[in-house]
Amino acid sequence: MKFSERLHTKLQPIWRKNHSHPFVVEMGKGTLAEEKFRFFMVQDYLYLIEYAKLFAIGAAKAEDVETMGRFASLLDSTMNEEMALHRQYAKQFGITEKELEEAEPSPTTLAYTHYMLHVGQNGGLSELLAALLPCAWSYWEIGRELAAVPGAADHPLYGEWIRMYSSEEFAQTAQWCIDLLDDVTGDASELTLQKLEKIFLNTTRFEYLFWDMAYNEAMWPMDE
Ligand SMILES: Cc1ncc(CN)c(N)n1
Repeated sequence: MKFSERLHTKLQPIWRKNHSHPFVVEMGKGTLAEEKFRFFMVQDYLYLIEYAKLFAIGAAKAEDVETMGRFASLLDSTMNEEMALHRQYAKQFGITEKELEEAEPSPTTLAYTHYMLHVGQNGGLSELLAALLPCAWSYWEIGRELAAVPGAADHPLYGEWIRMYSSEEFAQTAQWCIDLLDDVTGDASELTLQKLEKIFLNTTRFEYLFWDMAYNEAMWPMDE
């Protein structure tokens, strides 16, 4: 069994909870409160600034030129395509790019991005991929599931988001990360696979926390 299949099977219970989080479900139904989506967009922009750095680290850790080039193009598409979607939504919400970049990260955004970057900087390529994969893979799956909801992809606010994450281009990104993780773990020991599983589990859990943080618009409770 490929390592990605093992991960996907084993973590289905959490994966399902992520996909059935009210934020995701309400986006599909078009009933999600606009302020929650606005909050998500700003935090997700801050998240993506840090997430994109993982691709730069991946390029530095790549062992061949083709993989290095692929990481470089993922860095480019995250910054200039995925984040362009956020900049476009921000404009619609009357938020300038400067305000977007200078927004305050929530505790969950800080914890998630710092964990991923810690793993990416201190581990090898397989640790880095295990950390970033739930991000690419779960959004791809969520995008596809929401696109299958009648009318969801045409929603005036959430349709654009659904179309981006259910696109063929985004699917290719996720698939490339899955294939590379399978490749680099081909002859890994059971002990190594268990360590990687833990990293994948942690960022899968962070994905849930991120939806929850956005749904509750949760910043620092002691500041309120
Ligand atoms: C929190 C989070 N996770 C995943 C993705 C998809 N790149 C995202 N934009 N934001």
